[in-house]
Amino acid sequence: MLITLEGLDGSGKTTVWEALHDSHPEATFTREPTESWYGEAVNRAIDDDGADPLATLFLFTADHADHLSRTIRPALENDELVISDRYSDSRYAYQAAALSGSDLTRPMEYIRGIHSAFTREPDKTIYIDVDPETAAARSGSTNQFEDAAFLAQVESNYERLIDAEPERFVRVDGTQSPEAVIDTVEDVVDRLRGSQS
Ligand SMILES: Nc1ncnc2c1ncn2[C@@H]1O[C@H](COP(=O)(O)OP(=O)(O)OP(=O)(O)O)[C@@H](O)[C@H]1O
Ligand SMILES: Cc1cn([C@H]2C[C@H](O)[C@@H](COP(=O)(O)O)O2)c(=O)[nH]c1=O
Repeated sequence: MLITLEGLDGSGKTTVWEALHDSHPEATFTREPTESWYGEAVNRAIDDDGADPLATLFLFTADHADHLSRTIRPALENDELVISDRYSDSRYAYQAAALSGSDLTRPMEYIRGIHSAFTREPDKTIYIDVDPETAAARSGSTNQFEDAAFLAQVESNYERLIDAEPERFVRVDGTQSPEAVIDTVEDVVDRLRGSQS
């Protein structure tokens, strides 16, 4: 089973993902951007305010392809629980926002189209919900994406994704205390595991 954690920068995904290591030591934990050289290239683009947004999309997508073939598919074939901190929805939400003023008329549909031929959809996606102002303040605005106005566009893209596939997403209130968010997510993961056996 593939469970992904999604949300704005600073929503608390990594805090939850780290806590899940203790409650679910049997799982395979992974993330995007990855730690491969593709992920290193992605991180260079994130840190370059002048990076071309279409080039950045393709770097993220290359990292995703490698992530799928090297980590995600082998673990799923081995019947493991896989928990990923960010995955394809991050591209649909962030790069669609980054490309909103470009020549692409429907950036989200374009990005989904690129992925559809090769990706593997998550079984469930836990969306940690915080408002863009909280997200920007918590993340410290250290890169081009961590800006409240940009994150407002990303948030509305996530809402489109949730509206399109409400059965795949579980929304968790990320403005609760870290302990409450972790407890809520652990309950969700336990329920999903229980419903599988
Ligand atoms: N529920 C919470 N309430 C208040 N602060 C939180 C909460 N969860 C996490 N934080 C704090 O917010 C900051 C960002 O948390 P975290 O790194 O987990 O977010 P993230 O969603 O993984 O961010 P990014 O996508 O930018 O990596 C950290 O300083 C963390 O301690
Ligand atoms: C996977 C992915 C990530 N991003 C953005 C979101 C963040 O600002 C950075 C790095 O992610 P992290 O969780 O803070 O480590 O990259 C993106 O724009 N598109 C993506 O596909």
